[in-house]
Amino acid sequence: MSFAAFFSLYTRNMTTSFSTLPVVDVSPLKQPHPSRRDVERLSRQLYDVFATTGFAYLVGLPFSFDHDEIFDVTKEFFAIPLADKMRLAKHSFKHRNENTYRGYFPIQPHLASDNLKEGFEIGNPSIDHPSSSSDTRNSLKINLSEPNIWPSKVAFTAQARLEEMYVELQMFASKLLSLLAISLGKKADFFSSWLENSLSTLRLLHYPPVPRGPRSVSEQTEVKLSCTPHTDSGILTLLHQDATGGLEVLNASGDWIPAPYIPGSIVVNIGDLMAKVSGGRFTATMHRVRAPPPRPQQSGDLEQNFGRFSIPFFFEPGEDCVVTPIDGEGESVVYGEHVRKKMATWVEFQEDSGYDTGSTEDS
Ligand SMILES: O=C(O)CCC(=O)C(=O)O
Ligand SMILES: [Fe+2]
Repeated sequence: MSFAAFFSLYTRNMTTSFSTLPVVDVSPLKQPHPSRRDVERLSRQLYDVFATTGFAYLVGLPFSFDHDEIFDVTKEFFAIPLADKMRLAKHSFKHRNENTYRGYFPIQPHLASDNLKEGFEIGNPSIDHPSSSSDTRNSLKINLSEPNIWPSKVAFTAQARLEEMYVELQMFASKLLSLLAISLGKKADFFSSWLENSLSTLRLLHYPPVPRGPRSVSEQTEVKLSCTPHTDSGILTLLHQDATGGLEVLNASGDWIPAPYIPGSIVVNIGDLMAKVSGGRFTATMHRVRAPPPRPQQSGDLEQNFGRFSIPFFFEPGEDCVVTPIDGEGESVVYGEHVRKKMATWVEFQEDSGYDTGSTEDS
């Protein structure tokens, strides 16, 4: 399909041509029992942003950790030598490893030069992993409900803290989901059953700087990406990003709107599933990430340029959860099936990536 045809399909449900992303102050959610007035106001505000931009900045966050702490943890992980990170690699990158869904994925320059990123993914640290259905899951190759895999406590000292961050992000996302239920005219707990054995993923991401060689005229105007345009699959995504910049969000006019870091904020966006459940009231907005520039942007900046770090938290239902649009119109989907279909398009889940034969293979 041409980009024009694809774009016209994509924008059909999109209502506005925004030029900046709205900012929503969620500080009332720091209270265990926010006032009714605050709940109503926040649910209206969230409805408005998710029905228009599909993306917003959230400030006034209720977490026990701040921006610096979550990025320190992330940088500690990526500083682990590649050979040790490869011991945590998913099966498709290291065939002798059993983990298929959780763990590390390396940069894959041989697969796609516009998706240059390495990542480490964890799921619910205290999930009750069902062993009875593992046969079925093994036959489907990717085990969505597998346990987490970790570096040694010597190589990575922040496992417990990262697990706490996961739990806090899940709790916060659950509060947002209650507000969305209210905004759709439902009771606050309308979607609660989705969260049984939730597959939510906390993903640490590192995009290295991309070298730009001598460039032809067309290359100078070409946009270099490190994450290709996509929508997220789940309910919603909470994104911590550093100050490198590069995230861009597509508006209804076809313009890519930059979404740089605002101090103290995270970014929230609606995923495919929530857009579908809302009967198209909410929009899952296309986004992409520009490749980090090869040199520090400010002259005289002697700090080493590591590229971009970001930490999306993908808030997702359980694998077996049957999700039905609230209007009763449109088909129900089993979340695990929805995610497996979508996975076929993710570079980090391409089978036989060729990595297992590379020089990074440990012995
Ligand atoms: O790194 C970012 O800012 C965005 C990452 C993203 O969109 C994703 O992993 O789905
Ligand atoms: Fe995304």
